[in-house]
Amino acid sequence: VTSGLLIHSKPCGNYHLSYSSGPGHELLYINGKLVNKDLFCKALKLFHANHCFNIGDLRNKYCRSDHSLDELRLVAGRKFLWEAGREEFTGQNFGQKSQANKEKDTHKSLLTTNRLAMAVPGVFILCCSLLCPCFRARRRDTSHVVLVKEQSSMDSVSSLEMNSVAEKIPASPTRVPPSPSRFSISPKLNRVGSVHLNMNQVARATHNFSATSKLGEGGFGTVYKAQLPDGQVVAIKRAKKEYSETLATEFRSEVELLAKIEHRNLVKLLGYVDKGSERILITEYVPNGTLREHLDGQRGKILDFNQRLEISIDVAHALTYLHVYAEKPIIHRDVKSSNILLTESKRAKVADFGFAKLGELDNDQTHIVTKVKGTIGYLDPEYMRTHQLTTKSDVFSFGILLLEILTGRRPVESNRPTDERVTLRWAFKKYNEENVMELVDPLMNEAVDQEILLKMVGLAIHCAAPTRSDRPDMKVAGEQLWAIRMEYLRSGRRE
Ligand SMILES: Nc1ncnc2c1ncn2[C@@H]1O[C@H](COP(=O)(O)OP(=O)(O)OP(=O)(O)O)[C@@H](O)[C@H]1O
Repeated sequence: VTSGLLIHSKPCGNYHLSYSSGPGHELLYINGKLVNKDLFCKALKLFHANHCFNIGDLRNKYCRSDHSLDELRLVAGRKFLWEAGREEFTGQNFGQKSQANKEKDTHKSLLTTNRLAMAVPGVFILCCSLLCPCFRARRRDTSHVVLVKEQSSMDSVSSLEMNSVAEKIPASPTRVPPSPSRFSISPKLNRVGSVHLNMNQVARATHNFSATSKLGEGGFGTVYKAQLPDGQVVAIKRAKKEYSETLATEFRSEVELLAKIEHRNLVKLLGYVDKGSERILITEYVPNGTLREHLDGQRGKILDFNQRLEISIDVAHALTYLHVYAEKPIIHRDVKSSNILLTESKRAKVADFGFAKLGELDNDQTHIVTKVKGTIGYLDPEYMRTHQLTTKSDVFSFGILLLEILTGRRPVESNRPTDERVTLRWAFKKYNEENVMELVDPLMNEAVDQEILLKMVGLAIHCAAPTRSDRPDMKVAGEQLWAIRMEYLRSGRRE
């Protein structure tokens, strides 16, 4: 709130609606441009058609009647809305289309006569945004108070592209999967994010998928490091050649999910190529290797306890976001140390949504029945037994990951004595004996208070409870970790 102005922002794909209200006035923006109520209402309908977020209240406020929307949907379906929107405001107000388009009649519907009157609060807003970086820092959060948007990123994708993404991303995870042809609309490139490359450009950027560009290999395929012509460094993930329906499904699943996700602890999808037998994902490059490599001592200085707590909290935040704050609940399904990438400052980003599945849990539905997927050692036993997947399966894997972070050991270590082979079982025994000091990674040459260790191991065991109803929510686990870290910092036991 600034001088009575309350500014809200709602992102949907690369479009942004903002509105501010204060005593005696209301300002409506689409991608930073002032618009009238009609256009704003149309944009709301498009957002609604795209299942961007719950805009019921906004529609009630800014659209004359919801009947019009329902009628439109009944008569012509979602496509009509897209087309109406494209014609009416996208090419005009977003300033992305040809001059001819810009001169269409709808252009007149901008509040040109009101511009001057609105310019004053507009300048005020801009000034506030420049003076208060804290407001800008929160811009990406959905439904948060915000003053500006980054015009360039908003403008980089045309309405047509957004339309095609919307067509490709089915609205509900419970619907029948679309036929493969619907996912191959663009022969060269599907423009999900901000990086748009065709196959030749991808080949050039990876030096023809050379071994020197290779970062690693996983179940999905090979990952390469690449530098784009503009200097941006990205990771390029190329699906295994033998393209199968299973791989295709996994690819689409990953694209569908990643495209919608924006969180600092989740690896960002920047673009993808889906051509012939090639399936390629272009993601943010995370420069400091995997958590597993760090725990193995392959990445220089060993992680200290504080860094381990920070990483655990980062992962908890990422999973909480997927479970609670993403457009629909998302279950990662493959939480493990080799899927946690670290930044230069050793903060964590959760990667690899290849196994992930959208989980739409409505009031009557408490779980999704699915084939068991994941990695042995991290797999929720109740999910394995019943094939019922819930967010608590990720909580189980997170519990195992916490033990891994604390002990440095893998979930299963077959070369150890029998009673130490399964890390969870070994930790449980030590915890019951109040012998938790013995659990601490010997590489982490640091004395940590027993009470703090007891709490951390206790939380890990709680998360990895055999029955899902006994496990905490990811959000609660994150809050507990946060409290443990506070206690650790207060205890002054850092060396
Ligand atoms: N965005 C990225 N930035 C930097 N390195 C990455 C990135 N994504 C993957 N890597 C590297 O590539 C390797 C392979 O990643 P990938 O996700 O394909 O497989 P994985 O997670 O090891 O295995 P799995 O398929 O079982 O999940 C990783 O271990 C990591 O070293």
